[in-house]
Amino acid sequence: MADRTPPLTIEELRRLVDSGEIDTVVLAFTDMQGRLQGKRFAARFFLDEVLEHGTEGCNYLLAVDAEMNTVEGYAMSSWERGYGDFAMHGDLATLRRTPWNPGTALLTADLAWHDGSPVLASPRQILRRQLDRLAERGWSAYAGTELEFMVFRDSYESAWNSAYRDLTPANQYNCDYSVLGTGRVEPLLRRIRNEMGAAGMTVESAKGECNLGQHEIAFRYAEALTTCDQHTVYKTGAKEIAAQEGMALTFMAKFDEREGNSCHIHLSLRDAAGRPVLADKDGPYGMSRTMRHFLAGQLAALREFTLLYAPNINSYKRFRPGSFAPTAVAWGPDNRTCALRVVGHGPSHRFENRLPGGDVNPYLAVAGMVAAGLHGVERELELPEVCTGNAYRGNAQHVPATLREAAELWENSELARAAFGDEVVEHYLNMARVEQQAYDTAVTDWERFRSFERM
Ligand SMILES: NC(=O)CC[C@H](N)C(=O)O
Repeated sequence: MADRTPPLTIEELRRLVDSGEIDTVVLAFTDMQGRLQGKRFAARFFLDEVLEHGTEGCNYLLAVDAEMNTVEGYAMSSWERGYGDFAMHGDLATLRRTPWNPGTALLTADLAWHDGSPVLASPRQILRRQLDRLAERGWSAYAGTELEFMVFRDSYESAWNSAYRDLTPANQYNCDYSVLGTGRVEPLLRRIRNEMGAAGMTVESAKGECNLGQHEIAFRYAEALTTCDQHTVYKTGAKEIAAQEGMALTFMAKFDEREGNSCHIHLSLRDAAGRPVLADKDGPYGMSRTMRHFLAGQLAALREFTLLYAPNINSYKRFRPGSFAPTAVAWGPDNRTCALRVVGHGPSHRFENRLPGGDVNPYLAVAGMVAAGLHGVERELELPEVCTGNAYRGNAQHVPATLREAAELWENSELARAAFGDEVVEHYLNMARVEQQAYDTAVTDWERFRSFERM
């Protein structure tokens, strides 16, 4: 794999622990919902015991719903199986300081069963498997994830207590590219940028977005696994920093009826010599033959893999005409109305998947994009017609409109079963069913306002 130099080496950690500068080490993995789950260790104990042997966690962490309820339907984790443990083993290439938690370092973990075999349903493992398939061709994937978020001048607790009503957005107007708009939130944004930099990420910029108090911080692309690791640390850290500043920020895909929070994912490939695989200056729109097949694979698999890009009920509310979120299964050069946008010049030539929202699990989404691309390459799929106009109008296929539709497409996808295996397909199908059931049984404000007096 490409550059796996950790932001913090184990020797540096030992030194910082000896000098008392670091006293705590977090060991955490990413769960199905994309959240960091793990433990905080006394740094000395971590170095003496956990570094070599790992630690255990209840295997229900890959089988609970968003609220941590135990639910039915998971083969690998249940009351019947006794809800035992799996092991977390830190990947030393991910060791970093997290300055928003003073005296703390963080290590991202892979999951293994007691016999040492990998936990197949673990998102990081799912991505690893697809990256291994690329490596068989001598290719590695580079990815960038572009998370948008909305900031409020309320604490998380007061926002929760007021049922998320009457919150004060950090900007009370559309602040897209507004230097004043970002300036008004700069004490928070600057802390996030600088502290993510100190945690080993390469920050590029911050800009305002269209919704009230909506912003985006851009990070430099990196090898795909590294990008996903950084993404999860960044999301956690940004929320922690906001909380420390007495504010709240959300990555939820659609907070209100205005623009949602996207997480566009950019992907490119390099060969073993580090040369770009997708670019060809003489090809159509600068695309190599491989890129044409890879992109055709994205389109062919897009509807079946939408569950990986849009995992929640709320994710689907973004897909509205004229919202800058896609509705059409279409591709186009620098076309923001399409689900797939071809961007970049020369060696930076790549494509952007515009489906994912801020609630996406990046490991699953990038795994889906790699699997879809390989499908296109293996079958030498040809690209459908380019879309250079308004993809919100026209007769392209629609992206799934609901979680229910996406789950059905996923369940019946031979492609998903071939690429990820039945165990993974069933596991994430169950996750979708659990979420759908929870939603189907909930009675919402919207219904009360429509029905209470008038029906
Ligand atoms: N920068 C943009 O293109 C806006 C994206 C839009 N916020 C979305 O949810 O997709």
